[in-house]
Amino acid sequence: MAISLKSAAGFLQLKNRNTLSPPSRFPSGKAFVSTKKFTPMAAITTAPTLGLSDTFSQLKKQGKVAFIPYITAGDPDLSTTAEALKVLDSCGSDIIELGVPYSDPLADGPVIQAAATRSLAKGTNFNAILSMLKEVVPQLSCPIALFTYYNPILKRGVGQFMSTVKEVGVHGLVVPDVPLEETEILRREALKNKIELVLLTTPTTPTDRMKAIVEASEGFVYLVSSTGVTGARTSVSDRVQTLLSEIKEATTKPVAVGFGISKPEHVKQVAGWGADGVIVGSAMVKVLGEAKSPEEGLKELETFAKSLKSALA
Ligand SMILES: O=P(O)(O)OC[C@@H](O)[C@@H](O)c1c[nH]c2ccccc12
Repeated sequence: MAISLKSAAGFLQLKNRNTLSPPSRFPSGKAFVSTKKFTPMAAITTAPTLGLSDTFSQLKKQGKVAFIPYITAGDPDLSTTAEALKVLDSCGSDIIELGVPYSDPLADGPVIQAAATRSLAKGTNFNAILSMLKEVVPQLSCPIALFTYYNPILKRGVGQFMSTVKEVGVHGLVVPDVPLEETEILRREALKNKIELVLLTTPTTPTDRMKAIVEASEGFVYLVSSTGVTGARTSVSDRVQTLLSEIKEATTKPVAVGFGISKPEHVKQVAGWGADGVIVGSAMVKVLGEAKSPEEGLKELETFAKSLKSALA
């Protein structure tokens, strides 16, 4: 069933819908204390992780492009998500997008929809994700951008949502279905909590609207590479090159490209077109969530992430 979703990005032609399942708990993991340099007199300190825009500024100084994987929290389970975040961090991810599973992921294709369904069926809920992040974020060197649909934010209350995610160390937020006209309250509360709210623009977003989106977007601008829903494509549309230059005429903010990117050659191509970051979701989710076992999935995730990261070397 195709429906069109009016979002900050304009219209995403969307199809398929998914159904709901109930929530549960996350068993707490072991505490973690990171030490920068161990000597009896040295204090135990952890260097603060940079936020999204600072991460891009650092990479720009080094002439590098950000590698940004996306995975769905709780798929195949939250303990594996905790390990996957550490694996992706150790493979050189510059930012990690962590998706909050939702029963109605309108902008997602079958792979991420299935991941959300598996995660929700395992009982993943928002509080369990927060508990996991509280323990794992201090162990990461790259920032987390939480990825959620608008409804879970509204349910919790915008201000409460923002302060809660800030508390566990989340740096950024991506909300694909918030209409530009409704981003004001989100932006205000995000700014108050020093959370960078990333907005999305698409190939069908009118130029004036694109300009308003890039103006309002914090952290980076998310350029959706193609119309439709998320999902690995055999190739990335070369329209992305034109879209990138149009956006870069309108802003000096970093632009990361997502949708369909699933191979090292795609990563290289999009980086070559001038993207400041490359986002890979469905292909990551498939490797992790559809493996024979969580251990197998983590091993394959590491191999896959390294192959994509090396395309940016
Ligand atoms: O899955 P892909 O085609 O690699 O695209 C990235 C995407 O998964 C991630 O950024 C994302 C997950 N769900 C979304 C919904 C809308 C926009 C973007 C997303």
